[in-house]
Amino acid sequence: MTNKPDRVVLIGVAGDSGCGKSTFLRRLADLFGEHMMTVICLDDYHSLDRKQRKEVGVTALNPKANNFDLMYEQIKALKEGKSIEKPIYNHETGMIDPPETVHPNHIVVIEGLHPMYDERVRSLLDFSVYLDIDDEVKIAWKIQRDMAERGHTYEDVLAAINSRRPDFEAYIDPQKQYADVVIQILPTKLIPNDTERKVLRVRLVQKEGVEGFEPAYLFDEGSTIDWIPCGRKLTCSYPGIRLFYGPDSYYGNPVSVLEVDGQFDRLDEVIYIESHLSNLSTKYYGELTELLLKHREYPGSANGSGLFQVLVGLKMRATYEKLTSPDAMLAAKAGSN
Ligand SMILES: Nc1ncnc2c1ncn2[C@@H]1O[C@H](COP(=O)(O)OP(=O)(O)OP(=O)(O)O)[C@@H](O)[C@H]1O
Ligand SMILES: O=C(CO)[C@H](O)[C@H](O)COP(=O)(O)O
Repeated sequence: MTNKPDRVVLIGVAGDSGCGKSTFLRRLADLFGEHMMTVICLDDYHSLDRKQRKEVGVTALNPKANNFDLMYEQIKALKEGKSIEKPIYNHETGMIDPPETVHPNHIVVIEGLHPMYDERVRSLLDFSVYLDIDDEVKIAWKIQRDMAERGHTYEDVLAAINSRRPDFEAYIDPQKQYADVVIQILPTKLIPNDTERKVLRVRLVQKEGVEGFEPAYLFDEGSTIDWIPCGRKLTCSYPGIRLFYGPDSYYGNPVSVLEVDGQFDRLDEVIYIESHLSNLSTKYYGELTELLLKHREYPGSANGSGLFQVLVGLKMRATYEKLTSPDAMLAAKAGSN
């Protein structure tokens, strides 16, 4: 059992299967410490098991296959500091197993397909991220993983992605409008007609005006900047690296966007880029690069996806520290009296 927190901070991590959620969560555990954080996989709220979904003809992405009432009640209870009896969806058998007890913790992360789908659950979130992987990249990653590790054929993988697409577009993708930050992973623009999908263009879309969240910026807040950092301080082999920063609009909301296109040759040199970024929520100079270097073996460490996953983790830590500061706790107590 974890030590009882005075304030449970709730974080949402949304994305399709195979979009890098596990990698992101491992990075978060580094920042918070495993004992401080409890992760709830929202697949556990599937109300129809695999066989039933087949009979009814719905995918797991469809709200009809999920129990949002129970999800809301249980996440709310955890936020209020109460333990829950959470169901378990067993991915090996495709069945729903007997429930397990989950106690509240300092940080509760809800991750999966629908953390921001239900308005009631969404309103409980203190910070949220949506991992938005371009279709072409998603196919490349899934093919690489499912063929190498799960024995699927190329045709199986493609058929699985295609069969999920309508429900993905209807129920999963729209959630990105509600996220505080979106990490978009796109094909590179540095290699004309690239089909390998090894080099990626990664964009961090940061919502403006979110209380307690200060978007990170490059050089000069609010400006538009195009930067090629390759040269004396950053080793770049073909096709190089390009950074972009600027304001934009996303689902009608003002956002600021940071973008990294290309691959880092030497991870230790990311410190050069870090030193030109501001509002990183680091505790000391070089912390972002240090965190990246700590797990250079994680997928995406050598490109913008690793960099932005670490940066979003730092923003989540800043949110946690703000919400649990003595002042915030006093204000919350006064508000509830
Ligand atoms: N940033 C990245 N760069 C390159 N490949 C990546 C990246 N993130 C994830 N991948 C690839 O995608 C695969 C799935 O990643 P991960 O297990 O983190 O996703 P997930 O969303 O947790 O998946 P699932 O829900 O299916 O368990 C990895 O094995 C890796 O091949
Ligand atoms: O999108 C998914 C989230 O992980 C899974 O496909 C969903 O949970 C159903 O699982 P399974 O395919 O094991 O029955």
